[in-house]
Amino acid sequence: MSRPVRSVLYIPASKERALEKARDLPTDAIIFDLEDAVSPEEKDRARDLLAEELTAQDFGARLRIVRVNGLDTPWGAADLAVFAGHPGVDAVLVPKVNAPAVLDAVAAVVAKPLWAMLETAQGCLNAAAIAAHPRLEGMVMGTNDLAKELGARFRADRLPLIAGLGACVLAARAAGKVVVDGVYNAFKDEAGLRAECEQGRDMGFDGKTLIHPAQLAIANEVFAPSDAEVTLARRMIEAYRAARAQGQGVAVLDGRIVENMHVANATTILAKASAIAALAV
Ligand SMILES: CC(C)(COP(=O)(O)OP(=O)(O)OC[C@H]1O[C@@H](n2cnc3c(N)ncnc32)[C@H](O)[C@@H]1OP(=O)(O)O)[C@@H](O)C(=O)NCCC(=O)NCCSC(=O)C[C@H](O)C(=O)O
Ligand SMILES: [Mg+2]
Repeated sequence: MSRPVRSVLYIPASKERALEKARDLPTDAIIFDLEDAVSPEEKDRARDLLAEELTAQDFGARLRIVRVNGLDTPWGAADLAVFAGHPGVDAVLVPKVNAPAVLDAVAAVVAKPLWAMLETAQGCLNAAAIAAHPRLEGMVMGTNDLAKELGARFRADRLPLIAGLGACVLAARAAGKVVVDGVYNAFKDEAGLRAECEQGRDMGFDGKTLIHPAQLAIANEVFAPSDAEVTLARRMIEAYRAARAQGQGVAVLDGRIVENMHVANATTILAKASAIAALAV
């Protein structure tokens, strides 16, 4: 199991105070943003500030991802020149990836693992080819840009976005890549955030991107296996073992069948719980 990414916090690279706070926040990963959270006037200063912070600060076990500007913008090439080999960066996140060719262009100058923003109609339609890119490790949904491009309305059930979200989860799973859900904009609305995290978790996402520290606790809780799920996973594995010892291929637990794929799922749940517990030590 790859490292947990229950919570993935965006931090605008132009905000000193937010960058400073990040070292102590309980987030599994950080996206240091040079793209949409930074105004054109601030782009150059933000790039320099981030390069310094990533050199000077220790972000502990948190995965350090830098979201660069696209290569089709005035800032993309300079961003890549600074962060392509920066020792404080674990991965480079490429915005608005429409096709694998966008990743090819970045891969030509960056030796680090790549992540891709899926946030256009074309990107969602090409999700399988993008997910299969050999240098790609993770995918991030950009639900604000996607809604804008679709002309879709924001709804609590996200019905207009479900086709795109589902296509990207399918693509990520088919290619064995990490996939993280989009942000919830109303950062003071805890009930709304929880509902959207639960929906994303139930669809198969590994975690949620966040915009404010107040959103961390809910994402960390929702995307972690609950105590009840861990207990059930152990019991399923045990029941299946006992059935197999008696020559049976199927166990019955609490009135439900347990077969080999349920055991594989239970094993994944236990591995995820262990990986999360290891972060806490
Ligand atoms: C949304 C915000 C502008 C709110 O900022 P602010 O008014 O400063 O909030 P608070 O006063 O409540 O902040 C309290 C303290 O927390 C720190 N803080 C705030 N946000 C962050 C953060 N993201 N990371 C770390 N620390 C943060 C403040 O500095 C305060 O600290 P203290 O002084 O000690 O009290 C702001 O939260 C913000 O800018 N959020 C990030 C916005 C962003 O990154 N947007 C771009 C990504 S979303 C996107 O583009 C997704 C995708 O591409 C798509 O298309 O959907
Ligand atoms: Mg976007």
